Amino acid sequence: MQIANSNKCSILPLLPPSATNSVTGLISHSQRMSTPAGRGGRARAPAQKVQFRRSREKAALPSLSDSSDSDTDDRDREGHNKFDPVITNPAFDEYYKEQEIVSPEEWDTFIEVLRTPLPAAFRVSPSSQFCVEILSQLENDFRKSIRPEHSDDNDTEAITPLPWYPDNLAWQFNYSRRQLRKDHSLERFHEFLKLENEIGNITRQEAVSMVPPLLLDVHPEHLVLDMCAAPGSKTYQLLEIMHHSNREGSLPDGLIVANDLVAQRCDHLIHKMKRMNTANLVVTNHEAQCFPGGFLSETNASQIAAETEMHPHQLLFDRILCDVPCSGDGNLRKAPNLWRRWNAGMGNGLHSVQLQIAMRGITLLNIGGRMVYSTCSMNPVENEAVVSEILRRCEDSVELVDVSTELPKLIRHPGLRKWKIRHKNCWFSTFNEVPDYCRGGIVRSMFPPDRSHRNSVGDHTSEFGEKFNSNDSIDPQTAVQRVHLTVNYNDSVNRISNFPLERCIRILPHDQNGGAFFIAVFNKLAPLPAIRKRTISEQDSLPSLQDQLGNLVEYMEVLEVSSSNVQNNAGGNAHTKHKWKGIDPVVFLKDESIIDNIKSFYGISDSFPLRGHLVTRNSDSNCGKRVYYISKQVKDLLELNIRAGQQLKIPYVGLMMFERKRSKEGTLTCPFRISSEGLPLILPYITKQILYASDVDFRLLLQHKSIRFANFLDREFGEKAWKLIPGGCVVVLSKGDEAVKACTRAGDSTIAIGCWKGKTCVNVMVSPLDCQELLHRLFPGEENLYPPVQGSKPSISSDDLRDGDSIRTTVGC
Ligand SMILES: C[S@@+](CC[C@H](N)C(=O)[O-])C[C@H]1O[C@@H](n2cnc3c(N)ncnc32)[C@H](O)[C@@H]1O
Repeated sequence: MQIANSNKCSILPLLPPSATNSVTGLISHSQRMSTPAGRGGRARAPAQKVQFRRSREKAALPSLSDSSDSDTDDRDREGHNKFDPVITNPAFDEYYKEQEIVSPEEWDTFIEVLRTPLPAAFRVSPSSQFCVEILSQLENDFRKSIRPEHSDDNDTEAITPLPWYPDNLAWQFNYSRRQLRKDHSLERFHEFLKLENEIGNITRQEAVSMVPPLLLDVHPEHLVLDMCAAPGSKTYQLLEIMHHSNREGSLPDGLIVANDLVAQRCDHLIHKMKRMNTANLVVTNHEAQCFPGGFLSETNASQIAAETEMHPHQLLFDRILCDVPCSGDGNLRKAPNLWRRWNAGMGNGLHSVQLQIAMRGITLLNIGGRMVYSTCSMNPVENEAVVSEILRRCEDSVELVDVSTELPKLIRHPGLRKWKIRHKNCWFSTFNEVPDYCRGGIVRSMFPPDRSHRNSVGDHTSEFGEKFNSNDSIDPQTAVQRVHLTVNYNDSVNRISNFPLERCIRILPHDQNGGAFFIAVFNKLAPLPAIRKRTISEQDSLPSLQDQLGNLVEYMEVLEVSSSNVQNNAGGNAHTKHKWKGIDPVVFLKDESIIDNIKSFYGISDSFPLRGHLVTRNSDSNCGKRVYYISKQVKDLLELNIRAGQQLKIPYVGLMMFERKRSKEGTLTCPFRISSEGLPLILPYITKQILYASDVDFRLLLQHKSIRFANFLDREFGEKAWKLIPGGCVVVLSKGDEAVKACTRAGDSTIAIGCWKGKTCVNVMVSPLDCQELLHRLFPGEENLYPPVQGSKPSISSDDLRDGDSIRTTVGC
C-alpha cells in the first residue's frame, strides 16, 4: 500500500496497446468506427469485453489503495517502512537536471524539500452550515494552541491559512499526516479533522491540487465537465465554488459532470460527493478520450432546442477540467515509495493518452469556454509537450491563457520552452534523431515545438506514423499535397516555435513547501480547424490530405457524431431502452398521484418545482425507494440523454430528497420521509408537518434520537407532535417564535432535522455523526448534559439511517 493521495495519478495508460496506433498511441480511424460507442479497440465478443474491461480497470486499481486523503498503514507491501524510504534515485536527478527543471542554484533546495514529508492541508467548505464557526475555531483555538514542531522557532506557525486561497478557506498544517496520527498532543485536532471531513465541512486535499479548480473560473450557471474526476477532491471543490457563488437559497443554474473511467473509483467519488448534498451533479463512467458528445441529428435537434435550453446538436461545456492520469512524481513527498519506482519511461508511456483526453476536452468545449489541463507530474513530456501539441493541432482556435495575475500570492515557475526525451538510456532533442526501432514508444508530439516538429520535404511523418519519402514513387495528386504541406510548413514553424509555453504554471515543492503540480489554461476562441474545414469540404469535395492528417482526431469526432446519430435514429426505441448493464436506469418519476401525495402531505409550495425534477433508479419508477431531486440543467441533460439513446452511463445523479418507508399496516398517509440530504433545499417551501422545538427539546432529540411525546420538556411541543399525522416530519430549532439560524458565509440557514412521527414518539432520522456535530456546534461542552430518558432508547442504527431502505425498523412507538 502507498500513502493515500487525492491526486494520485500513477495510473497506467488505460488503453491496451491493441487499441492504439503503435507509433502515435492514437486510436485508428477504423478501430474507432468499428465499435458502436466509439471506444478504442477491435470489436470484441461479450466475454472478451468483460475481460478487457476488468483488466483495464485492474491496471488502474493499485492507485486506488493510495486513495487520497485517508490515513494508511506505515508499511508497504514489501514490508519497508514508508517513512524511512530510499529518498533518492540517480535516474531522477539526472533526468530533471538535464531538463533544467530548476536553475542550478535552486537544485539543492528543490531536492532537499522533495525529500521531506508533505505538510497536511485541508479546505473549509463555504457551503457548510458551520463555516464561520469552523474558521473561527481554526483561527482562535487551533492556530493559537498548536505549537510548531520546533517550538523555539518563533517565526513559524504550526497551522496557517494558505495565503493564495480566497477567503482564508484553505489551511496548511506544518506537520506530516503521520505526525498527526501518532502525536498525542495533536489528538484533539486530528479528531476535529476526521469528524469535519466525514461530515463534509472540511475536505483534506493537498494544497497545490486546489489550484486547477480555482483557475477554471467556474460560475454558478456553467456547464462543467471534470473528465478524470475520481476520487473527487477537485469535483468537490468545483461544487463548493459553484454553490458558494450562487444566490442564497436557490440552486445554481449550472451543473457538473464528473467522469472517471474506473467504476470503483467512481464509487469513491460518489461517496465523497454525497457529503455535498447537491442536485447539480451527474457522475459518469466513460473513457474520457471517448466521452460522448455528439447527440442529435439536425432533424430532432430543433425540436429539442424548442423544448429545452440545451445546445441542440452536441453536449458542449463552458468549463472543462482535464486532470489527467499521470506518472505522479509531484507526489514524491507524500508517496516516498515512488522514489524507488521512478523512471523516465513512466511519463513517456502516458503522453499519448493524456493528449487524447485533452483533445477530447477541447472538442467538447464551447466557444468562449475555458479548459484547465493539469497533472501532478513535473515531467515536461506529460505537460508542456501535451500543451504545445494541443496548440499546434488547434491552430488559432485555442489560446494558452496568461494567468500570471491570477492567484498573485501563489509562487510558481513558468513552463519550459525546451526539453528532451529520454528513451532506453538515450537522450533525443528532436524527433528526427529517434531511430526507427524506437519510434514505437516515442512519438513526434513529445518533442518541443521547433523546426523538427514539422518535417522537411524529404521526410514527412504524419502524426499517425505513416512515413513517406521524397524518393518514393508518387502520383501527381500526392505530389500536390506534399507541396501544400511544405508551403504551410514555414508559416507554422514560426507560429509553433513562438508558442507562449512560459504561460504554463509549474509549481515545485520548494515554492511554498508543498507538492508539485503542472497547470495550463486554455480558452477556445473558434471552432476547431477540422470542424471549419469539414464545413467547407462538405460544400466542395473530399478534405485535403493536410486536413486528414493534421486533424484526423477532431475529424473522427465529427464522423462519430454522424454515426451515433444514425444509430440513434435507426434504433427506434432507443429513447426508452436502457443500455448500460450493471447500472440502474435513471427514470423520471412521472406518477402524478405520488407527487401530489408528497406535495399535499408536506404542504410544499408551488414555487418549488417537483414535476420533472424527481428521478428514481428503478425501471418501474413507482417502486423506487429513493427519490432524487435534480436541478433544471441536470433535468435537461437527462432528457437529452434519453432522447439520444442513453449515451451517458450514469452511476449517480441527484440529491436524495425522499425515502419511502414501508409500514406493516400499510396505512400511512404518505410513505415518504424527507431525507437529511434534501432537507436544507426543500425546507423553505414546506408548510406542513413542521414543529418548532426549544433548544432544550431539540437537544433532547439529538441526544436520545427517540423521545415519547410525554417526555418533551415543553408540554405544548409534545402535544403538537402528537397531533401531527404519522409519518415524516421536520423539527426546527427555535428561540421563541424565531427559527434559529446557523451563521454561514453565504447566508443564514435554519437549523432543522428530519424526523419520523410514530404512534407514541418522535424519532430523529439523522445519522449519529451529524447528531454529534449538531450537538457539538449548537451546545458546545453540553453534549452529555442530560441523562438518557427512560423508555426512549435509541432504536435506529446509523446503518439504518445511511441506508434509506432499512428504516423499516419499528421505533418502539
Ligand atoms: C489524477 S487522477 C484524478 C484526480 C481527481 N481529479 C481529483 O482531484 O481527485 C486521474 C484519474 O483518471 C482516471 N483515468 C485514468 N484513465 C482514464 C481515462 N482514459 N478516462 C477517464 N479517466 C481515466 C483514473 O481512474 C484516476 O481516477
